[in-house]
Amino acid sequence: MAAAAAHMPDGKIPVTVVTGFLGSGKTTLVNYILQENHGLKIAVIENEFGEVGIDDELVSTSVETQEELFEMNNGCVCCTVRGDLVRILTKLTQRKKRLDAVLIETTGLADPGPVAQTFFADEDLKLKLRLDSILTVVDAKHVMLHLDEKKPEGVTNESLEQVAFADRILLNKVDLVSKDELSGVRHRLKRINATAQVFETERSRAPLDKLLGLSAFDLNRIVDLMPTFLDDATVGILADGSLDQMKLNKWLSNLLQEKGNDIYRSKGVLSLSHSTDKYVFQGVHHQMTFASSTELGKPGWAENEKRVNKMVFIGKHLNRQELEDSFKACIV
Ligand SMILES: Nc1nc2c(ncn2[C@@H]2O[C@H](COP(=O)(O)OP(=O)(O)OP(=O)(O)O)[C@@H](O)[C@H]2O)c(=O)[nH]1
Repeated sequence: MAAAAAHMPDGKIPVTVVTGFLGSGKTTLVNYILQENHGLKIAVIENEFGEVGIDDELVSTSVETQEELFEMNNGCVCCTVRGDLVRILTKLTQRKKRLDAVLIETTGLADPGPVAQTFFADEDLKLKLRLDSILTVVDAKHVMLHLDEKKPEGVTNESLEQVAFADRILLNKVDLVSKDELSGVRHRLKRINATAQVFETERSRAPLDKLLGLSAFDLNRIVDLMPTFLDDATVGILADGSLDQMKLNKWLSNLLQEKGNDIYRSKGVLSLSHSTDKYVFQGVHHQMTFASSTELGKPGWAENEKRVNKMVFIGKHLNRQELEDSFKACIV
């Protein structure tokens, strides 16, 4: 097969987000892509439990992450993934050997929005990676069942979102349905998403040059679907020195009290002026916890180690400058 995803003129590495309901054929697709003889260096980020049989000969990198599920007040489970995703993608872009493409396989229940947002929210990643397309795998036999499922108020129907967000749809497992059933599913998909190109497949086998490196992602369409898409952001702060514990506590509790609805997730590794411990801060909306390196059984600050504080906020309507200035005001 000819190389499907050559580098784009902008020099950015194309990223394909593979989504689809549990059991629809995502892993089958990823394995098929990795085993095809296309000569491309593709990194796969697995975002779920379970194994992918990856052939090391063909694949230069495989990064397996396990999604940490956090039960949050609003049921949002994506925020931690975003933090981890940023970390893994940053690592991938720092590799000496250049990658031709990145595939992210999301969990069957994940709404693809937050994963896609990562490529617009993080300033560094934005320069190196380009969201190429959202590829949704649909199980022709069972998709109607999932699309029809009534959810409690306020709970999204992930199948519906996955179809709505897709740039490409693999209508998979066509071997399990009749012609009539297939045409019914096609109509239904078209009603939800009129623009996505649909490929009928068995075992997720669609032509690769129709799947990778296409610049199919259409930001305007997604912003229409989800007006807050570009509001979300990640703010990372690095500050030398040590913090005054009283000031820090006051700052954090005020911040999370006032902005906790907008700050989905916060994390930090901090240096406090009265201690040689490193302090790990974890926040989820309004809730926060601190743990010292002693409590975690980890080393504290070494005698000649430079004291540096790191904070990360993931959320929406975040004012980077304001967060940075008020954080730095807590340094002694
Ligand atoms: N009959 C049939 N079975 C298929 C087809 N594609 C995949 N399968 C099977 O469906 C099952 C689920 O496929 P996976 O690729 O693991 O699905 P997945 O979306 O990764 O599933 P999760 O990891 O649970 O989200 C496996 O047993 C596959 O062999 C197809 O086109 N036809």
